[in-house]
Amino acid sequence: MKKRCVAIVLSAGQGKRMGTSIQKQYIELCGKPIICYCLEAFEKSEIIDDVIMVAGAGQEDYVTEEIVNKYHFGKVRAVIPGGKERYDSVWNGLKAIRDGMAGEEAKEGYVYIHDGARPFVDEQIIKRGYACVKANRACVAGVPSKDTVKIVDENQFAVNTPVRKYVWIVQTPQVFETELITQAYKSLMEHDRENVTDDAMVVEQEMQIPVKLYEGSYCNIKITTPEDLDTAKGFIEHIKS
Ligand SMILES: Nc1ccn([C@@H]2O[C@H](COP(=O)(O)OP(=O)(O)OP(=O)(O)O)[C@@H](O)[C@H]2O)c(=O)n1
Ligand SMILES: C[C@](O)(CO)[C@H](O)COP(=O)(O)O
Repeated sequence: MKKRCVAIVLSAGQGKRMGTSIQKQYIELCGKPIICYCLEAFEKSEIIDDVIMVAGAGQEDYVTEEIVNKYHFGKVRAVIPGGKERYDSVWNGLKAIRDGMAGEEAKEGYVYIHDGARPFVDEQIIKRGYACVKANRACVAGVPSKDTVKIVDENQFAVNTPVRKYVWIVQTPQVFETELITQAYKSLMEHDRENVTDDAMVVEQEMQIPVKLYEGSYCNIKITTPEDLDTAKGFIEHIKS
């Protein structure tokens, strides 16, 4: 039987690297705010049952009115405030599920943690995530690196070169058994949290459980800096044509 799946959509970041006055996830891209693209994918998905949106603290009403109600995202069960760092926002999302905001069944299901700044998640990625989490308990979307990667020291001198076939670029959704990732984050919040940049790390560090990578997509980019907006426009025009 299919387990209940909740998507936590992260929308509480400042977008400092984008440098715009409006947070990047609310910038209009080909007619709608960037955040709407992933919400549409989850809304249409056969796999995702519920969505918890994590907005910037104080922006919950804005997100409810200008995004959720305006674009009719009926799977959104709650819009909750995020925190200072990405992991604080994820933790708030997980606590919302633990507190029953997505219903009782969701507590024993799977959670898809997704960056609201990644507009091109699609049903194929969502389905691959489901198959992978069922088999492995903890998994993350990613793609093999097309470039050689160097580890550098603080003066930017190459220290070593990982064998490229073992280097993957990690994306979201990062998909977990809800109970497992909640336990991992609970433990993280009691310890040192330096350099935590994704959810897989939390499971690796706190639970010593292997995290499997599943195939994301080279189009599943995170909108981070201004040139990403041009890339994203190009993808949308390509999809439409
Ligand atoms: N405290 C935070 C920080 C990030 N995020 C979200 O996590 C995702 C991670 O993407 P990132 O590019 O790091 O977003 P920002 O933190 O907004 O960007 P920057 O680091 O440039 O400020 C984004 O959807 C962002 O909104 C969040 O919900 N809460
Ligand atoms: C989780 C993530 O999207 C994986 O690539 C990414 O690490 C989050 O972005 P950040 O810029 O490091 O917060």
